Amino acid sequence: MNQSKEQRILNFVLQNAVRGDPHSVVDTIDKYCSQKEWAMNVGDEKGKILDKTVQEANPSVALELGTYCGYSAVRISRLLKAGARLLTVEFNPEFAAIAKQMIEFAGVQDKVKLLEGPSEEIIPQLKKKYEVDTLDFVFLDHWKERYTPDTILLQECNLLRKGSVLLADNIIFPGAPDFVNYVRKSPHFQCTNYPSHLEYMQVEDAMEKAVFLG
Ligand SMILES: Cc1cc(-c2n[nH]c(CCNC(=O)c3cc(-c4ccc(F)cc4)cc(O)c3O)n2)ccn1
Ligand SMILES: [Mg+2]
Repeated sequence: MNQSKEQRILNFVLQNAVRGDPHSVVDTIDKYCSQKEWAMNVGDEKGKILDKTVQEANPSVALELGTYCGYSAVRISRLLKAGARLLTVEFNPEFAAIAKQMIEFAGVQDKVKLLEGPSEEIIPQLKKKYEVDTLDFVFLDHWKERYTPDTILLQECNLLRKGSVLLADNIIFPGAPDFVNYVRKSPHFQCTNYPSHLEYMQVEDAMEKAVFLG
């Protein structure tokens, strides 16, 4: 039965990247997806904004919603200090299986925990089941209509602390207008907009940073 696009991306990495080298895995995925088949990785242009935001936050515990093939999980985890960890949530079992192999090939499996299931089920389990106190950094890159309800759910579950950094992908394309309105109108968030482009395309996109004020 013919391969999925995600399987083709993984195979290209297994054959062309350097095992145990997260930078080469990230660069190889970008090479494939810019030259052969478009895919919804955050990409290198928005990836550089992600890198800077992660470095500024220097998180001990980070959460990613929307793993896909593991591109941003590898990108984030390569920047984490010793002992820090990333929890990443993927809803689609096929994507999760690809991401697991991608994370292991990159050699970051000790920093990354891949959780399978919908964000609204996983978020309420983070404290008790995954021993999270509060989250220092959250990358929202999952279903765009879940950005707002999951931001509210994170607050309801007491998973945010003064200074927790949320970074949201795709707020222009595919778009998350309700999320942008919610965080910009809320007295509990200090927001910054980062104009960019849709991964591997000349279509306008942007990222929004929202720092929780408590
Ligand atoms: C409910 C829940 C959901 C998840 C979950 N896991 N994985 C995802 C993937 C979500 N990502 C996207 O849909 C996405 C789409 C585009 C795009 C698409 C088509 C175009 F034409 C142009 C751009 C571009 C992007 O950058 C994206 O990120 N969600 C995980 C947990 N719980
Ligand atoms: Mg995205």
